[in-house]
Amino acid sequence: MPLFLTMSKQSHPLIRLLSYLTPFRGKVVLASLFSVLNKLFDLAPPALIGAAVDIVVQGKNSLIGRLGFPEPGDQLLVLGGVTALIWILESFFEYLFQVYWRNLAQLTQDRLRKDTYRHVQNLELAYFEDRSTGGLISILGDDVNQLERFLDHGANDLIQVAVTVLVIGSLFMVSAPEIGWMALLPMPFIIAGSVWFQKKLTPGYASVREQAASVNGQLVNNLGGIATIKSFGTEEYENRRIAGLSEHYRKANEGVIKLSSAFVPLIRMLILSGFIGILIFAGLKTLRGDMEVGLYSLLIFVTQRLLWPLTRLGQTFDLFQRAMASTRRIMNLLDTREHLPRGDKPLDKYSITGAYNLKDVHFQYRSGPPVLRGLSLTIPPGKTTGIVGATGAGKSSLIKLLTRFYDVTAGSITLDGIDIREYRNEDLVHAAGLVSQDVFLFHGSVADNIAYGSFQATADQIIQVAKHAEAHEFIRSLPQGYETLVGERGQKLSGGQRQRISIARALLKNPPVLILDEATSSVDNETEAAIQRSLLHISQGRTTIVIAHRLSTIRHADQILVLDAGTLAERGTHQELIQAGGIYAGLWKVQSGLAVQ
Ligand SMILES: Nc1ncnc2c1ncn2[C@@H]1O[C@H](COP(=O)(O)OP(=O)(O)OP(=O)(O)O)[C@@H](O)[C@H]1O
Repeated sequence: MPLFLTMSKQSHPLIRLLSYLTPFRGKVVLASLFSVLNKLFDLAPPALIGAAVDIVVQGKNSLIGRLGFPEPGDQLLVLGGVTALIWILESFFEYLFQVYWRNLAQLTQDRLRKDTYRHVQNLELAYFEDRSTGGLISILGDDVNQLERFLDHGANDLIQVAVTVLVIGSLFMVSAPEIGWMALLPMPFIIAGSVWFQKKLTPGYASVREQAASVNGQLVNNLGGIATIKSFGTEEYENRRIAGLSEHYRKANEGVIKLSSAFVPLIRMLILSGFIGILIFAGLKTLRGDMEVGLYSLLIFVTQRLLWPLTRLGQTFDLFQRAMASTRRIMNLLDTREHLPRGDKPLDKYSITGAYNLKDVHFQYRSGPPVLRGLSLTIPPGKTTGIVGATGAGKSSLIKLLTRFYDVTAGSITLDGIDIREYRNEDLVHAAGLVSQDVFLFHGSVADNIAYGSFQATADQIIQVAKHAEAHEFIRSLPQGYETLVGERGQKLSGGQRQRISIARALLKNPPVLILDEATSSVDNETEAAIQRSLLHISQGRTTIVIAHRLSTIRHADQILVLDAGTLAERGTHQELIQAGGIYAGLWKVQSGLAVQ
């Protein structure tokens, strides 16, 4: 189980983010070591400048001179060699820490992205119906990517600032304790200021991320519905809608930009006070002859080196705040616990008969009135059951209950005598093949789409099911046959072609239960006849449930159930229902042209 799941939901997002780094502990230690080493070598140049001044001012008495190089010319050569070595090592460790931290950022991001996607994918369908796809995409995409920017630089910056403060602070305290405190004085104020800014920025960045998600949501929606926009000529309306959301996003950023941009200039003022203090007081001391010129120049440079990186703390905190706003959103998503209780009873798809029994089933969605009210019915195994009823009667909802996309609100549904809630979810999925109203094809070839979910299928098996679904002929006539790309959502194919590919896909699964929800809703008579022919063939020996508005599709079903406002109004064969003269008979008259509409 990923570590974050065991952590308290109240944990700071940073702690939870760090938990993603735990598997890479070794790499984190090395990366930190490289950051420290790079900083140590990076802090050396002021000492080298101090040594150079020392050589030219003190000559034979310089520090390097006392180390056994009496000639100032030799001393300069030694200093040159040491300088070259230090710079080479600094560059080398810079390369290493960059590589390590940036790869760690990628590893963390990669793990977080995969975990979040896996988690989201397991949430129940109802969750997605209440949310915008764009909002989720913005969390899985933007928010996860946002972390990279912080992890690339943030950790290294914090380590290097700490090393700087420690090394230079110690240097001051050892070499000039009476003025060293001046350089250190601004630090508590800088840290307090950073914390204050951080608090102020938190709500701002949270709102920025929310607005970003709204814009994304609308963009995804609009691009998905581009054909509708064009056909209704609503381009201007949509331009205004996107412009409005984009404006909100810009405004949310505006406040944050004002605040975060003020940080560095304010910190600089604090730094200035420390710098001027050292400049004047250490200068006076040097003039009095109480301090070496070399040490004075070293202290001036070093003060600069001590305080200047602190301005970067502003950027680091800024990145940190953005990253935390994103982390909170990701963690909220990971904390979502919306899935149906999982059953653990195995269900062998090769041994089930496919008999469904509904007992006093009530169902309603989270929002809205009851959809099914006390539905009791039997779907016999190995037979074809047609389900008809007015639009909104609850037919598709019934299918969603049979496939356990949702659970009943009350009552029970059994499959082969056992409540479907007891079965393992994945077994239930394998037991039923669903051809739904909205066929979804993935970008890829026709063959890929038929084999979706049955990835081991051979080319022969794919062709075989395509023949059964009456799809083989049209697929062969496509430019690249089975290898033709279908376009995003299968938009390069007609509605009827998509339907038949979807039937072939369900058949390849070879499920004991086949459910077709309005499989003939968007096809012409010829295609309907083709689908019907294939239905006769493929329904042999398996429980087949067919929802149809066109009664001709289910005319030959073994039983027909007529739903009316969430209840079972009629039940029988086509002949029986015609003779009964009820709802079905009325619909049949209208559809077969026997009655005036
Ligand atoms: N996800 C949902 N959330 C809330 N209400 C829903 C949801 N899906 C469907 N409904 C409502 O449930 C009722 C039954 O819908 P359902 O799709 O089951 O009807 P149907 O008989 O299949 O209709 P159609 O023949 O038009 O497909 C409708 O009133 C519909 O508005």
